[in-house]
Amino acid sequence: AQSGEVAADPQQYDQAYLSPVTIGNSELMLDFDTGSADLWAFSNETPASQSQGHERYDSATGTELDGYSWSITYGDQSGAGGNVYTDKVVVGGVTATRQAVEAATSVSASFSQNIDSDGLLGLAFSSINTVQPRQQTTFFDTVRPTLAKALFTCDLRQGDAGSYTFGYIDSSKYQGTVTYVPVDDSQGFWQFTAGGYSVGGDNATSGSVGTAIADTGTSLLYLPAAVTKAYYEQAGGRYDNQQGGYTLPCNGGAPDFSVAIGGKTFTVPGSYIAYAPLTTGSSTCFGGIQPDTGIGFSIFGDVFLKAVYAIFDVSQGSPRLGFAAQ
Ligand SMILES: O=C(Cc1ccccc1)Nn1cnc2ccccc21
Repeated sequence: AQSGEVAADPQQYDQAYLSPVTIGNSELMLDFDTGSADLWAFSNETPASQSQGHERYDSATGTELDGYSWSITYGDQSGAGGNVYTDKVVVGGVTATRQAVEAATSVSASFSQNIDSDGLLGLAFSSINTVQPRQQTTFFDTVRPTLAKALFTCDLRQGDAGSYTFGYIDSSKYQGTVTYVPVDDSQGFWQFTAGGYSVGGDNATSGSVGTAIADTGTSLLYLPAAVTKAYYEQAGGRYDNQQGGYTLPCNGGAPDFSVAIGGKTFTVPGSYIAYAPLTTGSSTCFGGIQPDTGIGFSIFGDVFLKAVYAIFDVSQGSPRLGFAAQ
């Protein structure tokens, strides 16, 4: 049985985390994304005008799936599309011999401009893979039958290298016990229900967050508007229309944010929520918590995930998420 571990290296402000992946003879840095289900890369088929500074997948090592294509649009309206090959993909020593690899023939500006990232490796459910005419499986679904345990884990860290593991849980990476919650995969996401929350450690948990997804491909923590408002009232933040989100003082006084999941409380340190200065040297920061208005569910992105050890587990038949304090 296979198992393995790969580093997750943070970009500036932990905007995304990148991991080394070998595809055929190409070594690329990909953004592992539990919020989508396509494995795509800049390639020899991506226009030079769009791929300056990026490592590219050389599809010569692959077997083209004739007449197949893919096209994806993410929640922030970025996107990409192209052709499909099968090729050997290796992640931390775990090998998929015939993995669908989606070679980009076009990518949107934000992907071209982020030269650290050579593409994405989707880890949501294969039911939302965009390949036509026949949907393809994610890397995890491809290797799942060969894994020691049908699960992967995510240990993201604030401003430091973290890791993903496939096929095993590393109990040295968390403290205390793991709390498991059921996952509703009907929308293709790692979707769960979050409970009451508290701001700044006052134990009075108020309200309830509700339906949420665990999404490593999203940088921030998107919560219901009422929860977000309550947080910034205590944090001394304000909604800045020009910035298109809440901002708050960078000065280190931001309160912690705690949320109950499966009856256990998990805390995001206030320092994670003073996310990044509006511009270099500014004493006003863009908030790491933002309203989930219009999305349809809350998104527990990297700002939350780097405060916990997360286990994405399909070993029990129905999928479940495990969380433990880091
Ligand atoms: O798309 C989203 C979440 C989102 C953000 C803003 C509004 C609505 C939904 N994250 N994401 C997940 N994978 C991604 C890949 C690129 C860009 C964003 C990505």
